[in-house]
Amino acid sequence: MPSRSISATVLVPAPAPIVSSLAPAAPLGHQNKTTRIFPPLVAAGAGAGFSLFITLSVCFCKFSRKRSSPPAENASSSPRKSSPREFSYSSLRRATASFSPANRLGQGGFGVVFRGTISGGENVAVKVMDSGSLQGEGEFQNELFFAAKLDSPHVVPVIGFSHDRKRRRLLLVYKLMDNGNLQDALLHRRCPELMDWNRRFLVAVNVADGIKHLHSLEPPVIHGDIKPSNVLLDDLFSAKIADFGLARLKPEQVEITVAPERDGDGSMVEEVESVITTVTGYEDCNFGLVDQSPESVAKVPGSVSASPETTTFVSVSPEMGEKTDEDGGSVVVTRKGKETESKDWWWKQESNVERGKVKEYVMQWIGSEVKKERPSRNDWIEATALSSLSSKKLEKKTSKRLEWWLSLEEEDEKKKRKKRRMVREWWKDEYRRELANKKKKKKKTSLEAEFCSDDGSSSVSQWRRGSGSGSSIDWWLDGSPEYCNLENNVSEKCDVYSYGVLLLVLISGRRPLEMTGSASEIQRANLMSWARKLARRGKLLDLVDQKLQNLDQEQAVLCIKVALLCLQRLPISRPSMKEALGMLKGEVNLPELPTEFSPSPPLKTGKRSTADQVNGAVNYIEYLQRNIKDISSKRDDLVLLSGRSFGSSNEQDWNQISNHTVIIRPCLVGIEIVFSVLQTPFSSVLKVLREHGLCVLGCISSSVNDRLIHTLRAEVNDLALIDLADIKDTLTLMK
Ligand SMILES: Nc1ncnc2c1ncn2[C@@H]1O[C@H](COP(=O)(O)OP(=O)(O)OP(=O)(O)O)[C@@H](O)[C@H]1O
Repeated sequence: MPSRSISATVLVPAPAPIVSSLAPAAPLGHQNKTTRIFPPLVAAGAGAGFSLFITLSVCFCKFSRKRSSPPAENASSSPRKSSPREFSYSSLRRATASFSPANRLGQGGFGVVFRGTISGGENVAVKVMDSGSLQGEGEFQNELFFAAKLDSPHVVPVIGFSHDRKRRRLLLVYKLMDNGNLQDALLHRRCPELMDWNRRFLVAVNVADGIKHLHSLEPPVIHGDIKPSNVLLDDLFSAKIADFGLARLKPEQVEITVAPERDGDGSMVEEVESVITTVTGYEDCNFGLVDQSPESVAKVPGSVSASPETTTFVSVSPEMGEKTDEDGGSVVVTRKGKETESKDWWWKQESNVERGKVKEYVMQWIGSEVKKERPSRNDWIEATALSSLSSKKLEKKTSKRLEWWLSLEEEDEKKKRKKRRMVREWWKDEYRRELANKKKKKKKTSLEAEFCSDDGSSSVSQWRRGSGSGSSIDWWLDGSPEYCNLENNVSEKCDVYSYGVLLLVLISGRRPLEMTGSASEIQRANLMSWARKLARRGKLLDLVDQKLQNLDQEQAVLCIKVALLCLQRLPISRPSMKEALGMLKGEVNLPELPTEFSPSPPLKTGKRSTADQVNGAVNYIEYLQRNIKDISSKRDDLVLLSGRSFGSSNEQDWNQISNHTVIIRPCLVGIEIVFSVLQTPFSSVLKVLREHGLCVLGCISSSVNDRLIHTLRAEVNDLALIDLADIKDTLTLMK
């Protein structure tokens, strides 16, 4: 300790003249001496002060010029001025007290992150990847690649990197963000600072600003993993985006057009039809993977660059890889660019022009020696294959530890990739199907579970899986729908969707999936569904964190509306990040919320009393029972009217609906009338129902999609769009 203070005195000497002038008056006995030496001291002091002033002014001018000049808006070519620098491994070990557990800040997919102080006293966060793996290396490269390109006050700066060949460690050095990640600060530590609305709003704006910066680069950068744990807070709680391990440059655009199909009679089937067919099936899980608008042409980014003539067939449905959709309609993707075969997006990224540049920094540590050790991916795979083919030979060559290492790496990578996929591809069909099956099994015992999501995307079992674990799964349960099709369809709009989730989390101060257990809480379990429900009921403020202080209600409602716009299923419907930020700042007018989110008009039941309504319903049910023999309703007091089979994700049901105009049958909660909107105009169904004295309550929103709502709205002006919870309430009332 004493030696430190000594060196501090030596290193930072106080300017003598200034100190002299500020020093207390000398004792009288020394006055003459002091008077004699005073004029030269003053002169020297003035000189030193002046030169210090000049130096500071020059520095300030340079700094402010740098700040005021627009950031380099080119993600692929113009590197940031201060590129990440290389640290020696030992310096980082010293900085983190030998990676002491006491300095551990957190753990991510890439490795453990430690707090440290580098020479010069700067506080840093050091991310350590324990063992070399393809994925880790990919993330490492990515982080460095983007670190050199991104220059925004809302992106966590990467200061440098290091590697330790002996221990096979890759290290990244970031500026330390004193208040850690947003998820932790908001949901676990519940930082008092974040209980102030203004601070939270600022975080929302900071993150939007950061994402906007990424998207405004040329080519745009897609972060791909926006979530609260990837938003870090500095000492002033200003938010910065971190973790560019999954980021990518936006690839060239691909156009999707719907190929005309020949009908049975040889005539051309309308392009629009095949699109609609796909759309109607997406209520369960086939969310808008591409712009499925009837206009039939959607722009979807692809990561390719081949001859413009290259055409590839892909399916619109999430079962990518199939060449046609269910009805045989096919979608032609015209790709402008070279075909890439790899499924891992970051290999694709490497396959474009940037390939060489991505490795720019990594080459520094790879060097010629490491290059020998760590061949390219192809060599790697070949070597691994080789090692398994002639394992005996290789075993003998104990000096060649490389192959052994490589095969280990491959194993390691496979495991890690598998693990990652579980998280990232949660939206994929297989998982959803698995969930649907689980849901079916639980149906009888947990009817309420069906009420927890308006799109069937969530169930209690799903929630349990994600809750409390702090895993990424929570964040992706209602993730951007096009993540189903990560390879071909990723765009800036994925980030916009994720931002929508993050915004809701910020406003509500809760996780996307959370449930206290009581039945009344079930409909709030899924934050996104709940927000949509509240929007329909016109009660958006219910979503706001009760513990917030200094709440600006208008701003809070604005934020929720922006979030809902960002959460639209069709990417094309979501605003750009620039627009979203503009809306938050009040610079861009907020567009009308889509119909699916707008409050339902009050039930229009004419002048009929509740008793009349009940009578009408009972009469109608009696009519049904008289006329339709096979109805053995579980509860006669309940009629559901829906555009498709409620509570059933059964393919057969859907086919049945397509083949029959209307089917009436017992269902989970009573009698269900199912009809195909495409084949039966809703108004005629409504007419029949009304003729039979049924007071039509409305259409169940959990069973309708945007398109259906538009159709219904166009046909029936006074239709009330109600959700399951409302139906439940109404029926309780009717009883
Ligand atoms: N620069 C930093 N300053 C302060 N804390 C940091 C910094 N970087 C990371 N951390 C902490 O370390 C944790 C792990 O970070 P990391 O980026 O490795 O993983 P993650 O983003 O949480 O997870 P994943 O990589 O799986 O998405 C962060 O959540 C954060 O709490």
